[in-house]
Amino acid sequence: GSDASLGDQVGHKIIGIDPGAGIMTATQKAIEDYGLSDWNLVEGSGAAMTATLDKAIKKEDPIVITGWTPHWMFSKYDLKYLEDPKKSYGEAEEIHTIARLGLKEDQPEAYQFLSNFQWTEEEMGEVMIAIQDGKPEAQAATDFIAAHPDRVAEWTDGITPVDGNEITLAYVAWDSEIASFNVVQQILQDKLGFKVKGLQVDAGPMWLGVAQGDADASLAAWLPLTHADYLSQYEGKIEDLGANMTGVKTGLVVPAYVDANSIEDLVS
Ligand SMILES: C[SH](C)CC(=O)O
Repeated sequence: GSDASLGDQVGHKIIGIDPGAGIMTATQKAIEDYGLSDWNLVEGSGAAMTATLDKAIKKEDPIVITGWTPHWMFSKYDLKYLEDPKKSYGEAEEIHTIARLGLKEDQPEAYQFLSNFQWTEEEMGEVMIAIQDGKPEAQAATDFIAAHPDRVAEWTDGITPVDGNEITLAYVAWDSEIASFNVVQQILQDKLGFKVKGLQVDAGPMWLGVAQGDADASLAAWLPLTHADYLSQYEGKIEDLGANMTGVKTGLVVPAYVDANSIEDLVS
């Protein structure tokens, strides 16, 4: 590559996503922790970030993005996380399901299923990649359910179906949470008799919606670090039903052809 620093090559820009996402707070902290004062974090969305990434990779241009696992981009492109020796992005993260207070009493069947639901990166990947390859979201979820009857039976074991009870699930338009929302919506509808409404909002309104009861639950709570600020803001106003996925992570990500291996390499 050229002898210009990576910072010069990318205009000292980190391509981020929606401003309310916890990864954006963590990246601001990384900028401080590593003394990247001449770098700027660009706000946008998950979709805009992957479109910018695709353009850069097609031209084999350098680029630095905020990235997370699970995400389909790791199977589509040859990417790597920059090492984070100062742990600005924390250790192993989990995606949790949170519920409004009172859900257990009002909708015990939904509460039980949402407490049971936990799946793997590979399973989520099947749905995410099908959607990325153009399959409609609901169809990708229905196909997943048809392909995994044993898992669906496990998650719904012992739960008596209801007759049209309404449930609202809040989620943020991150590819990972689009997948989990659609699978949970389809199971609640097709197997347990619920009518499920989706509330697609930013991270802040998602937490607020569950805390205020406008939404019954959400599968998009990244903890313990990524959404730590939201959890402390709404402590006692929501119920954490535990992890729906473990072993996830967030960080700075570059194409494998970029000559950097650690966030420390961004200091020009
Ligand atoms: C982008 S990760 C899916 C979650 C978050 O950063 O809030």
